[in-house]
Amino acid sequence: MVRTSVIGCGNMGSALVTGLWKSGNHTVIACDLDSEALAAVADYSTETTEDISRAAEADVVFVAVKPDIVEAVLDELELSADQTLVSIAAGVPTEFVEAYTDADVVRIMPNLAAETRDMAAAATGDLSPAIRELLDDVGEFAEIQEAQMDIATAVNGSGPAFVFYLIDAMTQAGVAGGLDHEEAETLAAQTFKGAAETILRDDRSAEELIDAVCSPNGTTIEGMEVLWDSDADEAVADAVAAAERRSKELAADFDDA
Ligand SMILES: NC(=O)C1=CN([C@@H]2O[C@H](COP(=O)(O)OP(=O)(O)OC[C@H]3O[C@@H](n4cnc5c(N)ncnc54)[C@H](OP(=O)(O)O)[C@@H]3O)[C@@H](O)[C@H]2O)C=CC1
Ligand SMILES: O=C(O)[C@@H]1CCC=N1
Repeated sequence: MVRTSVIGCGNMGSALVTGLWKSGNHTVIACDLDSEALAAVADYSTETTEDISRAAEADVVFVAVKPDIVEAVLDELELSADQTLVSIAAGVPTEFVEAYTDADVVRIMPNLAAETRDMAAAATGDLSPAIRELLDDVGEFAEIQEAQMDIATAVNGSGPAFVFYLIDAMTQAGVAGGLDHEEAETLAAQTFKGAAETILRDDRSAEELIDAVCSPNGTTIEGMEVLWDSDADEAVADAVAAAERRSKELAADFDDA
């Protein structure tokens, strides 16, 4: 068992606590100042605490507070060279974190699907075998350069929100066509899940897979022609670019720090 802790058990921290716990390979100390946040993860943690020094006893310590709180947490956190600090905050450079700790520092951009162990994470830094195994325990990860963190933040960190939006758009269209909301949401969400599994496991490109769904003279080609004639791809690209831009703005706050 790897002794892990998560400082900050809000939306992202609680997803990490839950996923790590469900993997069965970790003990998890959940740390937050908010007792309601701790109560919400009590069933998925070995211990809940408001005391950061308890969280500092783990081998792998996640700092999962908002970017503007990271410095205050680092000030309090005392770790040694045989520990690993995993920073998940958007825009916070590895170098900034390293200046505050003796621990090895790994920066990752996780996403909310850690909760179901389907996380897509981008990771940068010197990843030990233990950290690689930990990331595998809660999903898939890609190793990237620190300079690529802003675009990864937009694609896989913010990405679930963009996908929820698209699933909801498909659901609303189904409801408008006469399905009830629950049926439509199940069909839309499972379709995203199945399509995602297919593109991950299949050697064919997105274009080839679209072609596989489009039966000659069938239904799909009619819908695809609407999408190809629309600016839907540009809207997605603009959303990613806006999130990337914000990540760079957050990072700029640490330039002189
Ligand atoms: N949400 C997401 O999908 C993703 C978030 N991230 C990153 O994760 C981090 C957290 O984001 P998110 O989960 O959305 O934010 P939340 O506000 O939901 O969670 C942060 C939690 O940290 C708690 N907290 C604040 N100060 C302390 C402290 N000193 N010690 C312990 N806990 C504290 C907060 O309590 P209180 O509310 O009482 O202040 C809150 O429960 C951010 O840096 C973000 O960039 C990365 C990828 C995805
Ligand atoms: O919106 C945010 O700032 C965080 C980082 C990526 C996802 N959520």
